[in-house]
Amino acid sequence: MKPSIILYKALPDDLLHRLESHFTVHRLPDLRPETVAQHAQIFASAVGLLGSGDAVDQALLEKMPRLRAASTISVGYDNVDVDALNARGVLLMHTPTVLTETVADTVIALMLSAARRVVEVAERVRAGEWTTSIGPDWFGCDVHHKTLGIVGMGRIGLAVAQRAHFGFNMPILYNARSRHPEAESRFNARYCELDALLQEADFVCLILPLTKETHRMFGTAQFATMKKSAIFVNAGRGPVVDEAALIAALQRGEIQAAGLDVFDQEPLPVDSPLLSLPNVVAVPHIGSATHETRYNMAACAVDNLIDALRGKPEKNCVNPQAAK
Ligand SMILES: NC(=O)C1=CN([C@@H]2O[C@H](COP(=O)(O)OP(=O)(O)OC[C@H]3O[C@@H](n4cnc5c(N)ncnc54)[C@H](O)[C@@H]3O)[C@@H](O)[C@H]2O)C=CC1
Ligand SMILES: O=C(O)C(=O)CO
Repeated sequence: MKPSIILYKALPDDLLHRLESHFTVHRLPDLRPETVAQHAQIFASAVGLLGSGDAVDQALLEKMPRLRAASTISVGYDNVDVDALNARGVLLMHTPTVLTETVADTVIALMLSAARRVVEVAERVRAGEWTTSIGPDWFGCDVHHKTLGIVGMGRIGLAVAQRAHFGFNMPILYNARSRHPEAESRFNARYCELDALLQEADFVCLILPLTKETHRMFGTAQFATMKKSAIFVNAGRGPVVDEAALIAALQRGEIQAAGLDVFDQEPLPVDSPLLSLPNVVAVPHIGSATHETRYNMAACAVDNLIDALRGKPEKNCVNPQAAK
């Protein structure tokens, strides 16, 4: 009999068939406690999990005594209790690299949209306000040659730096847990302490994972340190930012504008004050959301699960030390 796994995200047919050639696949809508209670037997017997977003925590693991590998269709894994997985010898697989370039494109799109007020002026055109040649109340600010501060110089940060350096002639500052020699040699990026970066940068782009250390790393003090003309972009995770402090900084004109892909609460509640600010471009966590990249992420996650359950988690494993 094939080993049993739980799939809790829709997959393209060809990938589903690939998975079914290795496993008995139980397709469930999510990993909520109600779903687990309703399908207790399936959870009790599954050796693998494949999906994204839902919490994979201690409570779930207690219902899955046979679990050997969890494969998330994402690079971020802040929804997963990795310590709990380690304690049970469960491997965690993720999808770095395949989405890097697409997310970097999204960051550039947010920088351009916020700086050139693309969404705001397009809405004014739709509303019939373009009745004569435009004046300064339609103008934005330049992106090219402005100073970019990247907070989180990892795979995606590096791809943003490449675009900014070659495409827009932007001097680049960065902050990360460690120096990034490639960013420094290829894109002339300069490592800075966070406060120095915030004081100097015209654009501040966050591409950080959500961890205990980065949780609420950006609040009132950080926004107050930025230039009044600064444009803030967050494409990492919402809870890295104190959203109330961001809203206050935008309302008071302490920073100029924001381009946001991620939020404290997703989906973003429709009554969020962010949505009534004209200087905010808010998009629904589309960082990796192209047809090509979402397919590649799903394919990567399928292969990751097959590799992990074959005992070959050489690539894309967050916790290889958990292997028994
Ligand atoms: N908006 C979206 O759709 C997407 C968001 N993401 C987010 O972007 C994150 C980064 O992805 P990658 O670049 O692939 O990860 P990565 O692991 O290659 O890079 C992470 C960077 O953050 C830095 N970092 C971590 N903790 C830090 C701290 N306390 N202070 C300063 N720097 C710190 C690291 O030093 C590293 O430079 C993911 O973890 C995920 O949360 C990723 C993909 C899509
Ligand atoms: O991969 C991730 O971490 C995302 O946020 C979605 O692509």
